[in-house]
Amino acid sequence: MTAPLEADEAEPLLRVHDLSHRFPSAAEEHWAVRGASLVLHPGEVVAIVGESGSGKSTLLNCVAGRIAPSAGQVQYRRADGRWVDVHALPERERRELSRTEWGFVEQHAAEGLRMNVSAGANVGERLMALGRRHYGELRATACEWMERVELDPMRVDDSPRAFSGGMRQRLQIARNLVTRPRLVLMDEPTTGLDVSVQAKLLDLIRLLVARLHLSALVVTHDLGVARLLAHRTLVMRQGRIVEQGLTDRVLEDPQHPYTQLLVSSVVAP
Ligand SMILES: Nc1ncnc2c1ncn2[C@@H]1O[C@H](COP(=O)(O)OP(=O)(O)OP(=O)(O)O)[C@@H](O)[C@H]1O
Repeated sequence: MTAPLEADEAEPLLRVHDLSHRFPSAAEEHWAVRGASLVLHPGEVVAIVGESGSGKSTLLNCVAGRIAPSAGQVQYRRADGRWVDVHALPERERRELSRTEWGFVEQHAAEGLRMNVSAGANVGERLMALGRRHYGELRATACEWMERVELDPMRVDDSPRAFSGGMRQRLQIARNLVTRPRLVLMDEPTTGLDVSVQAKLLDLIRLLVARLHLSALVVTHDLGVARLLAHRTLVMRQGRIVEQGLTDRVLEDPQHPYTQLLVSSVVAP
């Protein structure tokens, strides 16, 4: 029997309600996201899967407050327990949330890092935004986080330009997690890396997410990533969520014909 949930665990951290988005340049009938609803609980990892163009990144960017949806709501429960409507927040407050309680891991690490400052400064910067000023402490924390993501802390003064793709992604993860966010949004965090680098990075993400009890939404076109990281999986097709459930159930016993096709195209010889 599973232990009863604490009150805080039972209440979701994030609620997306009937969200739709059509880009202004798109044809009238072309919705990037249509009627998407989801909830995310504390400590839960949810994958959003689907083929290219199915609306995964648009949905994630709407959740992150980066794209104002054409319709629908994104509600987030702040650390102080207050529910906020992400798109009704003043820009300043939304930016503060994304620097403190949220993290966003970009597919291309160069977009999530500052490439012209050192690795250590990339990690320390988010702490400075929270008011930490002591240089020695910032540097020590940056080194500690580099170690946690299995980067050599001796390279704290190196530019991320001197890092490989996998190392940059680890640094981006350290930069995001150093402020102990409650919610982490990831857009294809391992895509484009060598298979062996991907596998190690996925292990690291899985370990950190569990250890820090993070809630995460992970966009991926790779069902293997969903299988490894996510408790639940949502399947998107042409902007709509066509199926959602526990990851094992969705992948082992897909109900929607599109999910069946996705799963069979992965397992087919
Ligand atoms: N900035 C934009 N302007 C106009 N249309 C866009 C824009 N960004 C995405 N779209 C369109 O919205 C739809 C959903 O795209 P989105 O990038 O969300 O899909 P995705 O599932 O994340 O795909 P991929 O895995 O290729 O990134 C697609 O038809 C895409 O062409």
